[in-house]
Amino acid sequence: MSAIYDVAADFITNKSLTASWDTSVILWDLNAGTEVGPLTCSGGGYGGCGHTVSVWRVVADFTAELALSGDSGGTLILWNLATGQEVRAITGGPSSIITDMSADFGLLKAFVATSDGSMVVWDLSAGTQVHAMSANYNPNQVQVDWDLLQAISCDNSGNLVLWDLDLGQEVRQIKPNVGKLVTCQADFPSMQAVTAGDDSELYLVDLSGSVVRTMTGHTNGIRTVVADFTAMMALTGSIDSTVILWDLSTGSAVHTLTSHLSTVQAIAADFSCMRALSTGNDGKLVAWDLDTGLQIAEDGSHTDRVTSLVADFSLGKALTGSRDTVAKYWDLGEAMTCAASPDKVRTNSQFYLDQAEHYQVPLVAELVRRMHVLARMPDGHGEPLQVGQYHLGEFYQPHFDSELSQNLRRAVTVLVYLDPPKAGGETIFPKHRKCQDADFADCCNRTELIAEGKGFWVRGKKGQAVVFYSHDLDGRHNPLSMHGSCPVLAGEKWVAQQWFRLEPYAGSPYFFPVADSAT
Ligand SMILES: O=C(O)CCC(=O)C(=O)O
Ligand SMILES: [Fe+2]
Repeated sequence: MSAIYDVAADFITNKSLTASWDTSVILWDLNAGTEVGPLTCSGGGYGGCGHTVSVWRVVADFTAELALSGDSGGTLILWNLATGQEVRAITGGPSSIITDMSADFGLLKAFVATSDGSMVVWDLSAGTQVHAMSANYNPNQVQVDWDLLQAISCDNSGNLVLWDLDLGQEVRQIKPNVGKLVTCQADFPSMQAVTAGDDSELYLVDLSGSVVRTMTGHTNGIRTVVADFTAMMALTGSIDSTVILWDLSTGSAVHTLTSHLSTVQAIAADFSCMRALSTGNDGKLVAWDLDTGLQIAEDGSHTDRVTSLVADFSLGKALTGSRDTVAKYWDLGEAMTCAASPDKVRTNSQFYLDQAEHYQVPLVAELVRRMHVLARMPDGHGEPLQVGQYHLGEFYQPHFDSELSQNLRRAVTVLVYLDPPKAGGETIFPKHRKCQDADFADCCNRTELIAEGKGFWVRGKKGQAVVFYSHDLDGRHNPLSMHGSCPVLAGEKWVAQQWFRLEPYAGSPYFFPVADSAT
């Protein structure tokens, strides 16, 4: 094996992939520490099979057993990890270095940036280009929100670009300074991003088109940024060999971490438990406590630059890949393992009515009929009616009713308040990532936070209904449809809701397939 340029790993299935200078993509069994084998095709070897030049990027879905690798000649290969075989080589795009990419193996789409400035959305099932767009000089990093079908890229011309992957066009460019931008990360629902590069400043950007904050602290170019827009914190790694922890809401440097001897190339962090790993040209992997800014541990056993790092702090595992040709699998130990947080997405209970109840209970039939009229939806699109109950303190965090990555498209939701609570339990449309996870309850107490995200809330009265569309008329998912239910503060809350699918739905109580006359 030769120098490793990229790694992908999954610490539940315990598999990893390494992409290398020597043209190979190798699948590893992390438990055994052994090679499952190089990915190849039935013929074996590289004669028209597999990559023929160095492989720069690899991304994978180890549960779906699919991976995508991209090389320095612009070729992409889709792999079946169950068989270890090539599904297809995707060529015909730009023939320069694939600098970064993102794939969704449910949608079977990829967004790929090449050094010549091409940005291509590929259909991986057909191997065809869905959209070909062009960026500025050398896009270095991309990030995609496959639910919202939006992406960002940051490039050597110093531009942070927002892309609409559905329409296949650039939305806007933001140029914080003249220096090259090397790294960027966005939160699409809240339209925020961070980006940094050669001019050594970290920028907090509003993707609507402005630079919110410039953060000064590094004395040389920044190579990597990792941010958490719920915690409003970021970590940057620099050529100046330091890692800085930033408070994005004030712009201040909270801690400067100084164990590295040269450029920091990669960082992984979990801001919910304030743990991080950093690595880079000195070959060291350093474990940090972000609360204190102190080092927990370090290891210097890589003998050349570490190019890639992935970690799972809830399992306490990490993987590094290095130019020294070695990939190392790390057990991070108890001090670096974050206690698993319980599923906090929703605490209420809900159930669907069955098919018979739609026909036999006149009240249900009438309610559902009116919901169809209100939503202007034909029969055969509605899921069975669902009833939701919230006890004191129960809630439903902001979410979308459509789940695009599962191919679940709900065009419209009709929510009826059967019995509203005495206090709390508002349905909120926050459009603000601050209103998720830890800050969610806070948003329910502070109307200004919801207003800041240009959202609103509904305190439903008995018998009232809320109707909202998750997709525009052209089928596009609308990010403004994000919604949740605030905790019930007094009494109980009962709702009935009807989800209408974008397409006719066989699970609908009113779905009648056209009879097949041949049988
Ligand atoms: O109860 C509410 O107000 C919202 C419920 C909801 O969004 C859901 O169940 O998907
Ligand atoms: Fe919902």
